[in-house]
Amino acid sequence: RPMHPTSVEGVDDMICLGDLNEAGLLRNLLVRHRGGIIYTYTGSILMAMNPYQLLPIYTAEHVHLYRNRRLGELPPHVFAIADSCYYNMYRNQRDQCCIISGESGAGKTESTKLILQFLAAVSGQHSWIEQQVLEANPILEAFGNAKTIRNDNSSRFGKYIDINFNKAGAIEGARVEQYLLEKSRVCHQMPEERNYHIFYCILLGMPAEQKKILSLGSATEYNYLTMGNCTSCDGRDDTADYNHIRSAMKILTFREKETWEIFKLLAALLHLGNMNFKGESLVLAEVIKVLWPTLNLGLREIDIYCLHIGFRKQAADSRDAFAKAIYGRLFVWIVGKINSAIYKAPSGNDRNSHRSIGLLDIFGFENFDINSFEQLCINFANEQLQQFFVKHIFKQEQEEYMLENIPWKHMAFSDNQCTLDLLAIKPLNMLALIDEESHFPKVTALASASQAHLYLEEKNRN
Ligand SMILES: Nc1ncnc2c1ncn2[C@@H]1O[C@H](COP(=O)(O)OP(=O)(O)OP(=O)(O)O)[C@@H](O)[C@H]1O
Repeated sequence: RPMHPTSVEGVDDMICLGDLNEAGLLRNLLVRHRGGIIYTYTGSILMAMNPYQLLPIYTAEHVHLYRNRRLGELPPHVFAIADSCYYNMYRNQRDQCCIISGESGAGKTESTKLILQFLAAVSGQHSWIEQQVLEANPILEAFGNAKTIRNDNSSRFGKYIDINFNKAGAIEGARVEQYLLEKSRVCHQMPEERNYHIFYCILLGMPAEQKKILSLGSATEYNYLTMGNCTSCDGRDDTADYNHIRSAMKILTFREKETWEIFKLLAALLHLGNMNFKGESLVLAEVIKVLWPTLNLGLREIDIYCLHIGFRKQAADSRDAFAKAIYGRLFVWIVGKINSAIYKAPSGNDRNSHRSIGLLDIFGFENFDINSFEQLCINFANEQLQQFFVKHIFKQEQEEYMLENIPWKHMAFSDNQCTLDLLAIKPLNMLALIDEESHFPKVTALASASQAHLYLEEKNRN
């Protein structure tokens, strides 16, 4: 069938495409991407294709250009979406939310940062709080991002940033919520992947005398940093990042003592990962020898004794579980600390004078050769977002057409509701089964899997 004329050159808004099918949509994106145009609309949805290069389209002039324009008036751009959010929030006094979704490496975090940058620029105060909100990012990325095979700076947690504005439209504060940090990365990485950036940054950036106090060497010396056989990352400067993180932490009011305690904990984790277990007694002895006095961790003997469990394999497992728990709590603490600097709760009677724009940036779909429980959770969160999209774009829209008796050819779309039901919605679902199994002592992944398998068989029989 001949190509529709709109598909030859491509269109700014896919709604205008004559070939409104998958091939037509993909061709439109391809034609534009080849021409260096990375943004395309589908109505009020912006599709962004990762250019993997710095394009000169995020300058102060661009911010100015997209200010106070209607969506569609200018070529598609992430700033246009940000402006539309800001306009609706400010003029219509309605809270807004921007959902950023896509596969890992698609460019979600970069887009979130660009929206933040635009909002900070148009709210126009150049205030301390604006700077604090922007500087929260390098800290979150240091502790929550890592190099993966898909993305050198992959967010390994989900985040929701709620930015609060006062009546005059100026940023007044923000609050970060974090979801499901991938803790397993602290102890294990896949080939060509790294642990969280912060470990490599302290090993390269920290002054020698401080490293000496913490008995730290170079990244290649630590089991927890070498599982993926990759300690450096092209295009990342861990030393420069260390300095940036340190200054960001100062801006976010981390006290020197707090920062030092954090680094001490990170050092403790690295030492912990290097412990080898030959017999039972070594576990306790080594922990005390390496961690307790050297790092002055403030652990009591009883806390340390908890590590002393069973034989070699069990001891290694409990060591890893301990390391993951420490890192997980540290991350939550850091997010809390950031919020204590940037969040100012609106007072009761003042509630109506505050508006907010929320930015949701969660980890993208992942599909590896071997997928862990964390991938299941990540993909479940993405399926949930997809359902939100399906509901708003197809279901609710079609219902409205029918309610108003508007002639409408029913559109077929793939609804992922049954996947969600199976995973977590139905009373007896996969996640509930895994949860139940994990209450039993010494449960294995295999036992959970076979339980889930039985459930599926039962379901198929019925
Ligand atoms: N608009 C852009 N301009 C230039 N480079 C970009 C842009 N968007 C993304 N990139 C590049 O792609 C990389 C990956 O993008 P990003 O980290 O935003 O992906 P992501 O979707 O958040 O991935 P993940 O789900 O793994 O966190 C960035 O580090 C950057 O190098």
